[in-house]
Amino acid sequence: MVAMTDAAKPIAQGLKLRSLTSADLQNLLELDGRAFLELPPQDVLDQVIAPALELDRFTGVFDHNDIVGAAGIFSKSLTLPGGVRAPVAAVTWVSVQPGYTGQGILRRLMTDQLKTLHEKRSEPIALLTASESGIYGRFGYGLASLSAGRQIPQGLELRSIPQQGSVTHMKRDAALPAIRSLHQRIAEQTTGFLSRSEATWNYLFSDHQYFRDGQSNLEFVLHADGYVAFRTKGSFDARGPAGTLVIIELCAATPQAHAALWAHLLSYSLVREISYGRSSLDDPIQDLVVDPRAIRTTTRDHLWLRIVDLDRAIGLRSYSSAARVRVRVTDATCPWNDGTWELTLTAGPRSFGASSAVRTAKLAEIVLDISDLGAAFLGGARIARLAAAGRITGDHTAIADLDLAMSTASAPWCPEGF
Ligand SMILES: CC(=O)SCCNC(=O)CCNC(=O)[C@H](O)C(C)(C)COP(=O)(O)OP(=O)(O)OC[C@H]1O[C@@H](n2cnc3c(N)ncnc32)[C@H](O)[C@@H]1OP(=O)(O)O
Repeated sequence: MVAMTDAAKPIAQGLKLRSLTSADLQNLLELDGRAFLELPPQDVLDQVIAPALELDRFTGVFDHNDIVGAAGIFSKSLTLPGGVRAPVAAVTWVSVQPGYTGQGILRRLMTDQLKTLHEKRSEPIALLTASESGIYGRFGYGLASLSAGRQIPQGLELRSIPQQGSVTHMKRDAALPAIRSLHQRIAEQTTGFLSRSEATWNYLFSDHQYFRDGQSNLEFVLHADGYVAFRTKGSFDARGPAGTLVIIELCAATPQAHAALWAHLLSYSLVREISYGRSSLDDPIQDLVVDPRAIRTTTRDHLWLRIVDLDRAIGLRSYSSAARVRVRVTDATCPWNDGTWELTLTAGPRSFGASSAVRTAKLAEIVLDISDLGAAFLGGARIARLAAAGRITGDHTAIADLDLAMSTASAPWCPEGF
């Protein structure tokens, strides 16, 4: 039971931080339920949610024995430009007890988490999906990828793609192993994809009633080179059939698989609209339809990326062109990154590990914040665009060199939240 506090009282100094253990699990679940305004049923917590948590990577903030704040990490790997998969700390379950907000608990959790990653030389990159997009920039996270929500009217005409191949409906238990191996294959070629533990797969594709939101069971349709998971909901109104088909995830390794899966989805009768909440910004559906204006697209922030250790992170990805630039990096949360660095960026498929960030006493050509490098790290934000916004300043040629080196051929995409 958490005591209510006097809202005016500065409590943050008296609070203690410590790692969580399995004994804290139920209190953590309840804290999170209060902070996110929704506590799932106990069987969902026990069977679907709790198994995915790595409790030993959670830190709690305690007022005496009561947990009043927490933040955790999932140990994942992330596909970086060039196709290498690097370990990342996927930050999650950040919550502060109502009544304790506005007193610096989140700041303490974020600072402690980054310092621990640095001191233990664990993942050099942290990543999160945010409940609100205004929170994490101040801690050095940069907006690294967007997701595109699409509303697609049923029956939209597709351009013809020869030899699409066939698709098959499968039940969940039979579909999941095939989907997992397809996901693995697509992850190797898509910047922004995250590894998934067994428990994460169970959570993302749980068919518990709680996740259905009045819709059907999960449907799985597979192609040799792709899959789609979706739910449907039938309804009628004065205009006639008004059913919806909600795509949970659609991944395709080839244009044929992509077209075949879409052709299948667009063939459902009684559906008025297909809704796809978290598609890639570069999903070729917009080029596959004859009438692209019929698709309504809204974008929103998705991955926020934090470079924990600049010198350990810079060599993990490959670059589009070679560049050597001196950058003055500001980093208010992680002072070990703050200062002037010479970045030597190497291009080409076998260039992993060949790029470096080395401290220099020479004058910088470019001034930027660590969050700007985080935003550009997956190729999602262009250095030139951040400069046009006034976030990055300095020598125009150096900015153009860095812009080109960090750019990528396609937008990063992460199909899940966490
Ligand atoms: C990765 C994830 O898990 S995202 C999920 C985040 N959690 C939630 O949304 C659950 C509901 N909300 C909460 O639990 C809390 O309100 C939190 C975690 C968002 C904030 O916790 P608090 O302890 O109140 O934050 P704290 O007092 O440490 O504030 C730190 C800074 O963040 C800012 N901040 C806090 N909340 C917000 C917000 N919702 N939007 C924008 N800025 C915010 C503060 O103004 C402060 O800024 P400053 O230090 O630059 O002046």
